[in-house]
Amino acid sequence: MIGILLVNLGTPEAPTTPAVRRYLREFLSDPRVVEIPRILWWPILNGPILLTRPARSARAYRSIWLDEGSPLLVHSQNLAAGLQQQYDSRQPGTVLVRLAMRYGQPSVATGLRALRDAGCEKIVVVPLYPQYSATTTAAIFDAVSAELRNWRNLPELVFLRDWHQHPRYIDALARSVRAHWEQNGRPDRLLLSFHGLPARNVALGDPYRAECERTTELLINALGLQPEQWIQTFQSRFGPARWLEPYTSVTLQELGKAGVGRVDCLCPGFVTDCLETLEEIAIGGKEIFLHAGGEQLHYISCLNADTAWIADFRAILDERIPWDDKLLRSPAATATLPLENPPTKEAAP
Ligand SMILES: C=CC1=C(C)c2cc3[nH]c(cc4nc(cc5[nH]c(cc1n2)c(C)c5CCC(=O)O)C(CCC(=O)O)=C4C)c(C)c3C=C
Ligand SMILES: [Fe+2]
Ligand SMILES: [Fe+2]
Repeated sequence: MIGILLVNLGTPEAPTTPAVRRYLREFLSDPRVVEIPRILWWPILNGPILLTRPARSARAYRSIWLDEGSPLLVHSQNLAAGLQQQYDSRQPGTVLVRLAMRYGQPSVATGLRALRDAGCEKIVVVPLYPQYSATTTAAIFDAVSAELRNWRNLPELVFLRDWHQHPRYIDALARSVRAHWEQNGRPDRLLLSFHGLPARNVALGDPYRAECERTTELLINALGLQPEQWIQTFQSRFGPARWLEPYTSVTLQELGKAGVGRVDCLCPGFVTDCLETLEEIAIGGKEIFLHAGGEQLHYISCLNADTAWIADFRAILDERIPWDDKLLRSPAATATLPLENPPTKEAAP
């Protein structure tokens, strides 16, 4: 059996100050995320940041929290369940899908052990980030290797590094934009907002910005947009350092001031909606744009657990999964696979 471990960032267990503090402490203690030397960073993190930010972020989480929990977790769970369902209907008993979070629960270690205990000899780890960054993708790799250090019998392992230019991903994004435009008409500008990074990370070799730009280029071509019809920006700046520019918030302000009436926002660096898309863009970004003089901001949702997108996602994974004859030994699978040469009378028992 093949195990697929989908891994997303992680999210607080509740929209409360203590739960957000626990989450931020784990997340922001990872040297992959904040590269400042520990001796300098520790007092800043445990002083001003963890004293003030949790209450503010908890308020933001409360504005988007769903009955079932944090949007990031709920959408990721639905995506995992939808993917499992598609594999089950095609090849029952051959693929087991589990969800894990890099920070918080369910942990990467728990997910890997669940796949091993269910008998998976191959494990495909799939970070839910279309574009690679050391701060996100590599941080998941670290968690996988930390867990596997404790295993004697390693599985065959595939690590899906990125899928930022996969035609099925680009097509899924383009379809979601077109569907929005069919319902609501077209905007004056399409704004593509990606999560930001410190500019220094990119200067030191993180390929994230180049991968975002490639996603943008392919999507813009698929939609057939002219240069004056779109703009790419980076959001979620954290701390005083320079991050990738242009900043989403500054751009929305400028567009509003310049008399642009309607902006549609899409976040092609996020697979599932979360605090950064729902609160920062759909609520906060809209406020900024309208205050600056804009008329309408439409937020176009992430792909989340859309059925057609899950079929695309499965096709992306299928290309990377080392399918082989071992798979076919699963009795449930052989029962449903079409036979290339139907048994002749002689061969039949
Ligand atoms: C401090 C540095 C940060 C870096 C570097 C960073 C990179 C990065 N993050 C995502 C995706 C997500 N980030 C989310 C929340 C979030 N991000 C940071 C900081 C950095 N991110 C913080 C402090 C937070 C927490 C919320 C807050 O207090 O503002 C989320 C949403 C989580 C949720 O629960 O909904 C996602 C998703 C990417 C893709 C990325 C680099 C490419
Ligand atoms: Fe982030
Ligand atoms: Fe944010």
